[in-house]
Amino acid sequence: MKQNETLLNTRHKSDSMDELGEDHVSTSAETPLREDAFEKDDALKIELIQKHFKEIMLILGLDLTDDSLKGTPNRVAKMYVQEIFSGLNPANKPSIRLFENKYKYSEMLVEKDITLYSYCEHHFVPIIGKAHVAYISNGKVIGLSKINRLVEHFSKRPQVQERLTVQIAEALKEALQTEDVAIVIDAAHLCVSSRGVKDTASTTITAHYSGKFTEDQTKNEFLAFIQKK
Ligand SMILES: Nc1nc2c(ncn2[C@@H]2O[C@H](COP(=O)(O)OP(=O)(O)OP(=O)(O)O)[C@@H](O)[C@H]2O)c(=O)[nH]1
Ligand SMILES: [Zn+2]
Repeated sequence: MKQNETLLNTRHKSDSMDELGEDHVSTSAETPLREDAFEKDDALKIELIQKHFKEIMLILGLDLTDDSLKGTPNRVAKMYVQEIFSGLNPANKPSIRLFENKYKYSEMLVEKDITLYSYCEHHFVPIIGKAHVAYISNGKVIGLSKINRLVEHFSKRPQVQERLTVQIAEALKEALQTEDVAIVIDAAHLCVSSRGVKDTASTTITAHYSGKFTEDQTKNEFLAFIQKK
């Protein structure tokens, strides 16, 4: 299914909305970002997060003079900004070089079992799984690792799996200049397994098929490939 135009619009939240205490229902596949999301540089973000995380630890009653704990606010701040949420910043999106499909390869290419680490935006705990991605060349090809890198980039955000799936698919379509893209993500949510309902067995599967992958034969071939061990 082709994404509705409105899904692709960016929605930014401003301070005035904060003041009004308004709730906004997202109608976009974009990550909801504030207008000032990138006004602070990474160093300032780390400094501020460190300060606030220290407060959280103190409120929890932890003794921050302890050797093992005293570096934690800085470690968490650096991890958020430079590692696990670095995909919030579009400047960190991998650059993707297109090559001519000089091999005249016309079947689907499947990159399967891509390791995926993301973070649930409701609880900020990990989502761990695999992404399986396929495309059919429209005359251009990309380096295989760029598919893994795109998965990694969009995973490094607070996410819901549905949005992550669509964001990867849309980025791949844009990079490859084709609608013929498919993606399946199968992931375990630690917010489901380690807390709350504590179901350690269930996983969540999401999918996005577009272009030729909406046709049964092509879709089924992709699904058969990703089931092969
Ligand atoms: N649709 C969707 N829901 C998710 C995802 N990750 C986590 N959730 C769910 O988001 C919901 C958050 O809802 P709440 O009921 O406000 O949170 P909660 O009280 O902590 O819920 P419990 O997890 O049931 O204890 C939970 O049901 C989570 O399982 C995701 O990727 N997609
Ligand atoms: Zn969660």
